[in-house]
Amino acid sequence: MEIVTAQEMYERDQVAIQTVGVSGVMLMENAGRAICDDVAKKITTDQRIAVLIGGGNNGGDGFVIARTLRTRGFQVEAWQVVSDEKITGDAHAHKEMYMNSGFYLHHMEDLTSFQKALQQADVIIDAILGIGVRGPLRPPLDQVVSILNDLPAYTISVDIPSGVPADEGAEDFERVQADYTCIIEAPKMSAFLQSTSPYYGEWNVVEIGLPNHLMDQANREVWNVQEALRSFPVRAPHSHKGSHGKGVVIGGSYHMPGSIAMTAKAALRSGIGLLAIATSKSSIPMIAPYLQEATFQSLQEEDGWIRNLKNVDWSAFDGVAIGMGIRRSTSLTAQMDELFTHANGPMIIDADGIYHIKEKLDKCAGYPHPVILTPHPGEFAYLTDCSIAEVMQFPFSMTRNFAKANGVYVVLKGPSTIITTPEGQQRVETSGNEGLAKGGSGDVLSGILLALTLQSSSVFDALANGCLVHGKTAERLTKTTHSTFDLLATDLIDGLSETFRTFSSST
Ligand SMILES: NC(=O)C1=CN([C@@H]2O[C@H](COP(=O)(O)OP(=O)(O)OC[C@H]3O[C@@H](n4cnc5c(N)ncnc54)[C@H](O)[C@@H]3O)[C@@H](O)[C@H]2O)[C@@H](O)CC1
Ligand SMILES: [K+]
Repeated sequence: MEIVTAQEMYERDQVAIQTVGVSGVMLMENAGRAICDDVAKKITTDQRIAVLIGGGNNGGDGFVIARTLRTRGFQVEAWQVVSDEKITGDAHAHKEMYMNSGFYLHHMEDLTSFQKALQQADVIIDAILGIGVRGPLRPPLDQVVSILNDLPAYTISVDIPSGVPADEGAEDFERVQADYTCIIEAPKMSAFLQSTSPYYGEWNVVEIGLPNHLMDQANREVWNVQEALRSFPVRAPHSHKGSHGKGVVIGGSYHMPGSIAMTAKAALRSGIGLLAIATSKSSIPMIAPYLQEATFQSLQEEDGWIRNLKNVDWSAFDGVAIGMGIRRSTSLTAQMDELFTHANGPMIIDADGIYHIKEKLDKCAGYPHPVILTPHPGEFAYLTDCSIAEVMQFPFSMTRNFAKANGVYVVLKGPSTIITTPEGQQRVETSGNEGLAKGGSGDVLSGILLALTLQSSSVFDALANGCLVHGKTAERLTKTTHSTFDLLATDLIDGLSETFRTFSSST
């Protein structure tokens, strides 16, 4: 499922109208009817429904919805919240059809009586503003939205909660808080941004007949279970341990032995053929009892921290994950050259490894295998010399620009994880929950990503699937044996078994 900007959505409308010859009025009819089919699952004929209609094409959808729901036997009041001269074009044509059907149209005259009338509504359908919103809401729509948000009714937004911009970069905005949003054709970027996604409530996408095959792709899509199942690695019956990757995880210290242990265990639970742990000498006795399947490479240390990468036997591995539980010492930054000179396969760089790679970004594009960075927004802000607020505002464009400029894959972690290829293709993976907001979750993810990268023919698929396995495991565990409070990263590793059973039995 593609994710679009407002501009990309308008381009799709224009191809439907100009190339295919579907009229704007017909598209609006399609949109309104598709929304009614979807919304009918949420409403009943004994509920009082109010449709709030604004001045653009979103309001036009509102006229179609009010007419269609009335003809299907629902109790609907239509409220026009802007003056008559604001209803123009296709929206005006649908207003006429509504009126010609003999249905009554309420006009918002004053806010007090409007508010009083809406107190009776069980469901509000918000067709005030769509993707055409520009800047903060102007009066009286700001007051209309404020009244709407205080009403007890269940709120369904058409296409987008009114006032929320479609694109990234939103700062100050007033908006409808929807319980449910019925999105037209393709989710907009704002459905995945931390500052705007909460206003959508639950959401679903309806199709209105746009000719997507005639369009340039946005190269931004939502990743889901069906696509994961289609692209999940298959283990051949006659394969051997070498067929599933020989990985090394580099990190850990006397002070933080657990992080590398969790990465290693997660990689083992995710099907890697052979795994070595290269860590500080003093941490090996602490973690070895938990990892009988792994081998160890002892690294020189300084005060319990890894000092250099000299003892890594690079020739034995075809994939590396580095950075968990190391520290930000300048001597280790210099050691990153070892990695680029000797490693023989994909490298995943996480945690403090991201600090070290900042000085070495110029080496990434020339490295003959994929380089994968897995920052959270704070680490990405550090990499790009921006603020975390900027990263949260522009995550799609910032990660795309960075990945293309440096020839790397970026996995920007968050409630909506954005995975970007060096060519700028993007996938968004939204599984998981607040139970993952704990130390150790990222270490587990790195292990899963390493294992799947070494078993998959496509790195992009491996990264998207790894994020999905991680998030779906958390979702299942917090619905069954755990809560979002007590879920630990180690529980996640144990829970991988059930997730992999589900995925491998379906492929
Ligand atoms: N052919 C099309 O373009 C289709 C559009 N559709 C619907 O049309 C919507 C987009 O239509 P529009 O481009 O008309 O945009 P909107 O429906 O979002 O309305 C834009 C209008 O709102 C007003 N406005 C903008 N910012 C404002 C602010 N801050 N405060 C107060 N008023 C403000 C402007 O006067 C502008 O005319 C989509 O979200 C979707 O619901 C669907 O009907 C499908 C077909
Ligand atoms: K809306």
